[in-house]
Amino acid sequence: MTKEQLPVHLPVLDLAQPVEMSFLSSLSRACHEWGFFYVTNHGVPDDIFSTICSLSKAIFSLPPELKLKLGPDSGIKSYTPRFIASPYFESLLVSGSDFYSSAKASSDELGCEHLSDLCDLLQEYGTRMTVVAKKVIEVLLKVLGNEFEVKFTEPEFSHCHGYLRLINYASPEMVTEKEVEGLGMHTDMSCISIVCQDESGGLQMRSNEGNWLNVEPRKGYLVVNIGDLMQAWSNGRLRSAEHRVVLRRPVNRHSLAFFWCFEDEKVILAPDEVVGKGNVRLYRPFLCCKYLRFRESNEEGKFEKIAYTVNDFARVNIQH
Ligand SMILES: O=C(O)CCC(=O)C(=O)O
Ligand SMILES: [Fe+2]
Repeated sequence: MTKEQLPVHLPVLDLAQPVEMSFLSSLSRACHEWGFFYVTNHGVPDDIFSTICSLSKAIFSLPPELKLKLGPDSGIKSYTPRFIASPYFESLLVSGSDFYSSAKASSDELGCEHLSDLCDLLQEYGTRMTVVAKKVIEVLLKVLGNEFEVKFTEPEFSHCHGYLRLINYASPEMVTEKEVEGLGMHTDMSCISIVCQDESGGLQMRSNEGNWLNVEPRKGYLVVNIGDLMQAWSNGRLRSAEHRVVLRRPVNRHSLAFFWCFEDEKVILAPDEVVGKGNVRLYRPFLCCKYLRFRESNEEGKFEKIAYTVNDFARVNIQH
């Protein structure tokens, strides 16, 4: 497997414009090949991400033993400390749709009652992301053709829910190699994920040939990647991309990821029309929460090397 860095031009979905047919075909190619694209005119104010990151320092800079009150072994379970995903990665989970209350429960537990501005902003960010995610899902259904956005948005996607993960990557102290892995290769368990990374960059997607390509941060743009649930629901027509985060410079990196997921009790099964006449159904039907549990049980303690995806869980006739 080679690891060269190549520039790649991902399409940009402009949410303020009607979607043109010519754009749909380039989006379709990107979703099939990469599972990544950008979105712009998304309605999320430019400075909200940086303000959330700077306010969240009040939490991430607390002593480790205090942060452990939030998990992973406490009742709240919103905090992932370092040395689970990687030596650099720590994160705080904020559940929707009441993002405010979820964030407030964590900050109160830590004795940071003064962080109500952060909680307000997370509520605003989560609410706006929810709107973006719904629009993006409609566009993805359009990509699949046959007016599926009219047919399937409501019956299949109306009970989706979102959650946020605020991530703080510690600065690699002594970078002797060119780069270090801040978050190892994985696929997301979501339908789609929408990521905002700071200007230090480092998010990378993996090509089918095993090359790592940078997904550069671009001002005013959010990054969308397709997750495992959408890959299964679309019978593999939309690719859940393998991705990772590398830390290149001795800086503290921040990102904010929004995950849009099916409800726990949903049975995920690609509709016959999505599979298409004459095509093989690639995934057996499965209960969403069972897949999430499968991933969690396999990831425990070894998040840095995530070997399991929905292909291991539900793909029929796996070809090696
Ligand atoms: O930090 C990032 O840019 C991406 C994080 C990510 O891939 C994840 O949390 O699943
Ligand atoms: Fe991810």
